[in-house]
Amino acid sequence: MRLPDLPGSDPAALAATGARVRARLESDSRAARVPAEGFDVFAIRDVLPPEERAALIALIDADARPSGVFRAGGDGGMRTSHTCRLPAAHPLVAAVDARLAALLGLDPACSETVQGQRYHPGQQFREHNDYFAAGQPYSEAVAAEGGQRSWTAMLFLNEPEAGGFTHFPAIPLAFRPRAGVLLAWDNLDRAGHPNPRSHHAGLPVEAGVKYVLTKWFRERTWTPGAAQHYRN
Ligand SMILES: O=C(O)CCC(=O)C(=O)O
Ligand SMILES: [Fe+2]
Repeated sequence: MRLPDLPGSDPAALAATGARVRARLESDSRAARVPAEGFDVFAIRDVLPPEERAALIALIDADARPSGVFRAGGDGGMRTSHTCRLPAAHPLVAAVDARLAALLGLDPACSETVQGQRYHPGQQFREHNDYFAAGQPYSEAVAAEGGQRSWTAMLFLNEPEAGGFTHFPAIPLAFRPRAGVLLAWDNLDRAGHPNPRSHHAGLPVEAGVKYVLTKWFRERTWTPGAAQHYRN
């Protein structure tokens, strides 16, 4: 069964974007394609040096607040981590933002501001999709401010002592957090439609603290506005 496209989305263009990013990562010697049927996911090592990761962790700790999700009502314990919208103008944040976009070969104007997340023991992000579903209260609003989410770039800033794996149950695949490793995946299938095989969770941290950076790329230029209303 095919999932419906977000209003105004252009699956053919999204499929072409997916192919372009794949080709780019396949030619990057630091990137490894992770075998997964019907799903494109890469692990890229040594994306940020330890001192930059430490500085980003300090920025996350300075401005962490309970994480939100796009939903009409309360989030029902969906995402119990803390989120920090990193200051986009900070020189390190701006440099990392640009580096992640360059790594995937995507236009930085299409990317949402990078987010930091912090998970303490017991905290998690339950199974969810990063693409936007059609027919939701927020669908029209997110469509108007940049369209569908294509690729996710998620960087492990540190390693908790136990737990906190990023889990793709449909594949199945589970990635142990490894400091400096970036996971990049396409939330859409090769025809540019939402891919249920991309659903994933940040499993509960069992010991220690987990820090990640997440960056979502949109179909068109991202112009944040009305949809923020749906974020809780
Ligand atoms: O923390 C993780 O492992 C997953 C994070 C995630 O799925 C997201 O930020 O969209
Ligand atoms: Fe996610």
